[in-house]
Amino acid sequence: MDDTLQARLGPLRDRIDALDEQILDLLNQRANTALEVGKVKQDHDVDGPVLKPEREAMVIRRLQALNKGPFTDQAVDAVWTQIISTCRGLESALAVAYLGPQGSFSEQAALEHFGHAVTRVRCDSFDEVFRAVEAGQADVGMVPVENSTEGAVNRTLDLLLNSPLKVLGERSIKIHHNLLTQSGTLDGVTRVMAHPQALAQCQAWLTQHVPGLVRDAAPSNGEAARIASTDPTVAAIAGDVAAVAWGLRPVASGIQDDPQNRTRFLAVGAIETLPTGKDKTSIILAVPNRAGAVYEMLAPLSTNGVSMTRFESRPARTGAWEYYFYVDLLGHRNEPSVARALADLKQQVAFFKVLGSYPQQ
Ligand SMILES: O=C(O)C(=O)C[C@]1(C(=O)O)C=C[C@@H](O)C=C1
Repeated sequence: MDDTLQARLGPLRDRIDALDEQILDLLNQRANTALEVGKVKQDHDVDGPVLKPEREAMVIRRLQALNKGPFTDQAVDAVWTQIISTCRGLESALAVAYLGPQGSFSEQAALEHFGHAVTRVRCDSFDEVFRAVEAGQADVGMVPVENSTEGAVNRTLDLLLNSPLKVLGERSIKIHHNLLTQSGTLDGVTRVMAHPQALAQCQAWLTQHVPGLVRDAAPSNGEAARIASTDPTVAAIAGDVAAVAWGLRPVASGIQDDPQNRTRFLAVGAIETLPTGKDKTSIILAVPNRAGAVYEMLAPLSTNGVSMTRFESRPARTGAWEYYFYVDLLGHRNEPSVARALADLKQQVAFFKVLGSYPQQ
């Protein structure tokens, strides 16, 4: 290295070393304080997991509002999610259930939302995720609920209908799919495997570029990647994390038909989340099958000035063209306007269920 370069870099690196020491000291002070919080909760017999989703969201939003940069707000979210995750983990380990082996998008969503200091409970199906949380084998579950290309994840909607669990958070992540094989080529490959949602999200690309490959459904993309890592006739569609996890090489990257492809995940658990000032409420409704019923059903929302961010229907399986409606509202169920709208809705619908109120991402 040339001398002037060294002369200029040396002091800057010394300053970074000194700042890192201060950050480390502060992080340990924060961790010790979180341990004290844990002790206070224990002394007062506060039951259930340490997780307080509303507090975590407010800690991060407050810092983003204070942030002057150049550290980005996205980086504040990522770094503090990890700091809080570590502090929470010192109080008590949070067990998170999700679909798929190592490297699935559900795992990525779970870790982006709850941080890495969690116990991972890997499940073979969405049903198993709900079962694990309902049975107390996991504190929370992370499940996909909608994709920007393919729409609703129907199995998740059906499970939400019948589960006693509450929605306690949301996380939307970018879904970038790769075509992966052991060799990074298609030599000897006859099949492409992925979760049906991923096959659907890439169908135009597959038809155009690899029409000769048989398309086979796998329980998850992570599982498809695992199979591809042992079977050279199989190509998997999966994300970057799965490629690294299973030692696969890309034949092609970014093969999703929509480059902006995103999936929204919901965190579920047996926890009621308190208001943060910027929340959503998810509900399920059903009305009798008659003209004007859906229109009337939604009237209490506009009357009470409550905005709807999502409206999804799902057949009620009665054979009579009846539907369940999955509606997301802005606001917490404890806020007066939302509480009034929910009370009015409840009066006039045939079925009413609040899935939960939770901090808006
Ligand atoms: O404030 C609390 O209740 C804590 O336990 C501390 C803390 C944090 O590290 O900030 C950790 C876990 C909770 O989910 C919320 C916040």
